[in-house]
Amino acid sequence: MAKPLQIEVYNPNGKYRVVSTKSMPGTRWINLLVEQDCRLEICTQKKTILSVEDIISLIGNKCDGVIGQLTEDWGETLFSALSRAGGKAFSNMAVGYNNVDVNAANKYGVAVGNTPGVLTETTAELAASLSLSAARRIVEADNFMRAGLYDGWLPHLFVGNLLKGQTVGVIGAGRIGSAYARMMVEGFKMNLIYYDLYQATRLEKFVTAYGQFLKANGEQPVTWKRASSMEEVLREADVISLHPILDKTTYHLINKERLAMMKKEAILVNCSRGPVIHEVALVEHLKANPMFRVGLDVFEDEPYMKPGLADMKNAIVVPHIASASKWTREGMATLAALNVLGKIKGYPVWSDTNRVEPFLDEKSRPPAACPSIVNSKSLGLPVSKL
Ligand SMILES: NC(=O)c1ccc[n+]([C@@H]2O[C@H](COP(=O)([O-])OP(=O)(O)OC[C@H]3O[C@@H](n4cnc5c(N)ncnc54)[C@H](O)[C@@H]3O)[C@@H](O)[C@H]2O)c1
Ligand SMILES: O=C(O)[C@H](O)CO
Repeated sequence: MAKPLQIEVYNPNGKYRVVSTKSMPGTRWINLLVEQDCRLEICTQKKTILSVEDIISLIGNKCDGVIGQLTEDWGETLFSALSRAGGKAFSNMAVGYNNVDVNAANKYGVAVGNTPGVLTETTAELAASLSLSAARRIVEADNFMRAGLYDGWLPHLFVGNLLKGQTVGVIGAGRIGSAYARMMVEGFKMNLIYYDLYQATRLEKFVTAYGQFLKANGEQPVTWKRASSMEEVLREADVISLHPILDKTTYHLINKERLAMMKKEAILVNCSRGPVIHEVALVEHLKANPMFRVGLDVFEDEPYMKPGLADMKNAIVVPHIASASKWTREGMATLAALNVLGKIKGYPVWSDTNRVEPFLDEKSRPPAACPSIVNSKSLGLPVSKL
């Protein structure tokens, strides 16, 4: 028999058994569970990605709910194991839930939570950071300094792109894509072109009003355009940031043909999910177009990169840290714990997943609701009147 995984236990005599497959930042989420009569078991095993077998052993024979991570494969096997253990609640500590088979969860009547909103600005800020770093070649220049190669100012040294007055393209203008667009428009006075299945009305209104403000102050106004196809964005934009969900419609959205449509000196940023880009085609494109630059937070086969990517000077790569600010990660832990707790307690689901602030206010008790359950309609869960 496999050796049991290391765990840390809080409130051993709690009535409900909740498992967290990882230790998460902050203590509020722990306190909220303990105060509500949960025995909390946190897996502390030094193993970054837990296997399905590992998680089955954590679930055991009696488990009311699990807080899991985006690196885990939550499908038929795990939901049936959770259901057998009497559990009806699961939450990803992430807004994206492409690692979860929601149909399998529905089959076993398990609620699936996610953590929207609390990571919107933090993630958009990393996409903006990657855009700037790529435009001004900051990582290349930093490596050059550290290698002792700097021997004086030169007119051609690390010449990059000016963002002001250029066009920023956003594919997937939901919460994060819209926040990123605002940062680039407001911060750098870029014009916006976006593609989404739905109209981003609030974003359009913001850019219109900001353009009017600039005009009234004697400055060049910014503009926006909703593209009728993704290709239009690829052809027109100077900086393109990807923010859709990952599903069948966005898998390899950026492939060889679409890369070829982009400007030779364009910048591509991905803080969504790795498989949105065909990474092998990207490596080839980077080799053939040295002035084309990318900023990547996510990769097709995490934690690995496709061969050749790490050697490309025109690529900036960071390890899936877009939501990694202290406030956000503690908030994600809180929302994930409250999703599980709420379902265990039989609370209704919160009516507006874009408005999760009441759950994050440390000075007051969180509402008696599950902040965000993605399959609430399929399970027929009641909606909170709060
Ligand atoms: N790198 C990170 O650490 C990190 C952090 C947070 C979120 N994410 C990823 O970002 C994604 C977006 O998060 P969000 O909170 O903005 O979600 P959201 O649901 O608010 O936005 C997603 C947008 O994508 C659009 N979309 C869906 N299919 C599309 C398609 N085929 N073409 C164009 N647009 C399409 C949707 O209409 C929606 O507006 C998450 O699902 C997650 O995978 C990554
Ligand atoms: O989907 C998410 O939330 C991210 O990838 C991690 O923050």
